[in-house]
Amino acid sequence: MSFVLAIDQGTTSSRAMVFRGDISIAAVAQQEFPQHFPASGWVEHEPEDIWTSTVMMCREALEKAGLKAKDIAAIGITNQRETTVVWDRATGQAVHRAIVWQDRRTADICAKLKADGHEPAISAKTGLIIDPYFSGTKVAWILDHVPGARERAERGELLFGTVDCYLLWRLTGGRVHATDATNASRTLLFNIHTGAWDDDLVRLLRVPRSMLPEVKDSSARFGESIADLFGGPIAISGIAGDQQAATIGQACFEPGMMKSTYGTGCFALLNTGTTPVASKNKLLTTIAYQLGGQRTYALEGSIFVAGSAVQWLRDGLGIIKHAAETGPLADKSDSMQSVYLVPAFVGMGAPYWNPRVRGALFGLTRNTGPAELAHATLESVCYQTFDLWAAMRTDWPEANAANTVLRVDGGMTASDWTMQRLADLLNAPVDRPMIQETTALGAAYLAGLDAGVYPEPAKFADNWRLEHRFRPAMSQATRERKLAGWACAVKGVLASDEGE
Ligand SMILES: Nc1ncnc2c1ncn2[C@@H]1O[C@H](COP(=O)(O)OP(=O)(O)O)[C@@H](O)[C@H]1O
Ligand SMILES: O=P(O)(O)OC[C@H](O)CO
Repeated sequence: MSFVLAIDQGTTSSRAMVFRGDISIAAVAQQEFPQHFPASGWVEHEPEDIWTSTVMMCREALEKAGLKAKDIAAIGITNQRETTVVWDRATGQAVHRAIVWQDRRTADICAKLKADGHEPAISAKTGLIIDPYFSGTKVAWILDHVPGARERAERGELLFGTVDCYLLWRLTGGRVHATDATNASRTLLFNIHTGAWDDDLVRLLRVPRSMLPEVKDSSARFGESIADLFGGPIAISGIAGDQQAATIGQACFEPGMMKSTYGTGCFALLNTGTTPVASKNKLLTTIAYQLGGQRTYALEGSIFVAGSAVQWLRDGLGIIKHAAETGPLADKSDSMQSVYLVPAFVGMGAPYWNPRVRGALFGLTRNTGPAELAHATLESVCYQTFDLWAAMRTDWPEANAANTVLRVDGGMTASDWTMQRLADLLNAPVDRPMIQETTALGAAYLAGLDAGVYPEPAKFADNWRLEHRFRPAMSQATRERKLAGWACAVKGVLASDEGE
């Protein structure tokens, strides 16, 4: 019984991983599922696809590991955050496709809430800004656009959940409607200071209270999977949003510890301890995890384009065939050129939060070619991280004293070139761990902690192993010159919005 099954339900794929008692990996299974783009700026998932791909991957992972349900001590769930599902309590049928975190359809609702002056109060309670990114306005949209949904919700017939909550409902055969504090903290409906749904926000966003799940610790006994799914019941004892799970998997348990995950986008979280820190730089204040009823908070910066800029080089421009070619190509770039890419393909995230601007290249010459573009693309990810890093340091000066090291994970950290440049521009060490599967590991840890397979956080943290430390090696003058060039490029992009 010393195995733990982690479910990592992401934006583009569902994964299941089996971890052993010594946190080594016994099996991995992964399946992509369809994305739906019914209108410009809309992104949807079929809840049934989320469910079936998840269950199939769990079964495949168990089979690959040669294990049965009775061998698994617990299941941990981690998930794409904010994505919103509304379903019928009696039948389990979703009333609409899931509205994905990237979906911008509620921009008008958000603009109205801002114009009516609600942002300061909402931010004070939720730690978030008003943006279509978060779940609250997505729920309201479904209730207002699916015929009869609002009346049914008011009669208590419909339930809301983020993806963890929806999976928990299905795994338990419709017996448990619950989520954890990290997922609740991304809804715009949850008061991160009291740890409860907020009646004023629930009224303001017109979401019936009866739709909302119970909110529990991230490591807790949520329920049991029904026996016929995996050949026997399995306890479900851990839940966290994927970026929070990566923070746990990276063992960032101490205030001042920070992780950054580089996948399609990039999400950086800085542990600020048990007191929430309000940002003056449009970073989010979020719950990093809740253990034993105690909430630990983080400052979060979200960048929408990181690895997807590398995909643009490959699929859009066709100047590389594989992502891994970018580093060697960047190495060959002309050192006399200063080319900047601001990859605002879908607007800019933290700390700018401008959904209207679009990307730009600066500093092109007749000699600019694929090498310079690869260089500028990889560097853009580092500059964007620098902006978050700098914002975090002004929001929470203790971060300076903590001598923060950045722990990194995600597909793009395979690029040594990028990680070295990141260390150079941050002027701080960048640590890449041995276990790159930090998100799934975080979910497994939460479940295994409750089930008694894994030790308390401090002991778990001792198991974190460094694969490589990238040390800053750039001169201060060069760093300052490059950062000033980036600041000008960002200013140019933001000015394009003012000019319209
Ligand atoms: N060696 C590399 N150099 C640069 N980028 C890379 C490299 N390997 C992978 N990537 C980028 O990392 C991203 C994949 O990371 P992953 O963590 O799997 O993302 P996600 O979970 O968001 O799908 C892709 O966008 C890819 O372009
Ligand atoms: O599924 P990912 O890895 O793209 O993560 C999505 C984030 O949780 C969105 O906030």
